[in-house]
Amino acid sequence: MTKTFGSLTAVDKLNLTVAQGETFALLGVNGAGKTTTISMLCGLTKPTSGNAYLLGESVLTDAKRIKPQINLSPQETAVAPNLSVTENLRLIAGIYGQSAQQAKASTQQALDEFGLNAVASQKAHTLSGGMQRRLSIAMGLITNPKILFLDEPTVGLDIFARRELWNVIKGLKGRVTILLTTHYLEEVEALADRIAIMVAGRTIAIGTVAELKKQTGENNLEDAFVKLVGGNNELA
Ligand SMILES: Nc1ncnc2c1ncn2[C@@H]1O[C@H](COP(=O)(O)OP(=O)(O)OP(=O)(O)O)[C@@H](O)[C@H]1O
Repeated sequence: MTKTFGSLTAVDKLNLTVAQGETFALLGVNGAGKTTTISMLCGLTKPTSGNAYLLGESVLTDAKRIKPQINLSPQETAVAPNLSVTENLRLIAGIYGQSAQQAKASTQQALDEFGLNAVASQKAHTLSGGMQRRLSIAMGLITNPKILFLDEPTVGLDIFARRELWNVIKGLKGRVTILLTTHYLEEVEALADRIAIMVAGRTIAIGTVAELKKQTGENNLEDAFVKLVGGNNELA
């Protein structure tokens, strides 16, 4: 897929396959094209050219069939600040067509699974950043998606909140296919089965952490990343 905005190519001939149950990370600096990629895959914006298939359905022609099966925890969380934690969860369950009874049950399950019972009746804006992000991911999962998109899930969180969320995301491994975007190399190492490194819209490398280290002859991901991105300096 390619996406251009005027003369800017935000995503340039992206071509990748993500396996069912895989946690796949799009890694790149600001403006690399990660959010634009997610927006195209979620049907929020149309590719300028090309196509993508999610669960065998085209984002161009089958968006209606794809949407009930996917969910997104966006960069700016979709949490409604003046609704309580419970209300936020029920709202999303309702939007996805769950009956009142189903929504009540799935909300309770989400509160239990994500450790949100203690704050269930609190308005979302009174939660810490980490708890808001946790709620946002719970809202992404309450609809039982086959694919979950996480756009920079831990940005702005302290080390403890970040690690706690990593554990939540790790708990989903294999159960849900996850496509996440991040700037953080340690997040990739902690969570991702495979990575695509994006620079100025182009995918400059795809593989496991071990494969990228081997490809560059480096012992750690940071050095591998610097070598790969540095070798594409004319793009950045
Ligand atoms: N609606 C838009 N109109 C014009 N340009 C846009 C639009 N959306 C994104 N861009 C540009 O496309 C490029 C890729 O942006 P994108 O948000 O996808 O990058 P990103 O990798 O997600 O960055 P970040 O890490 O900062 O979120 C940037 O140069 C951005 O300014």
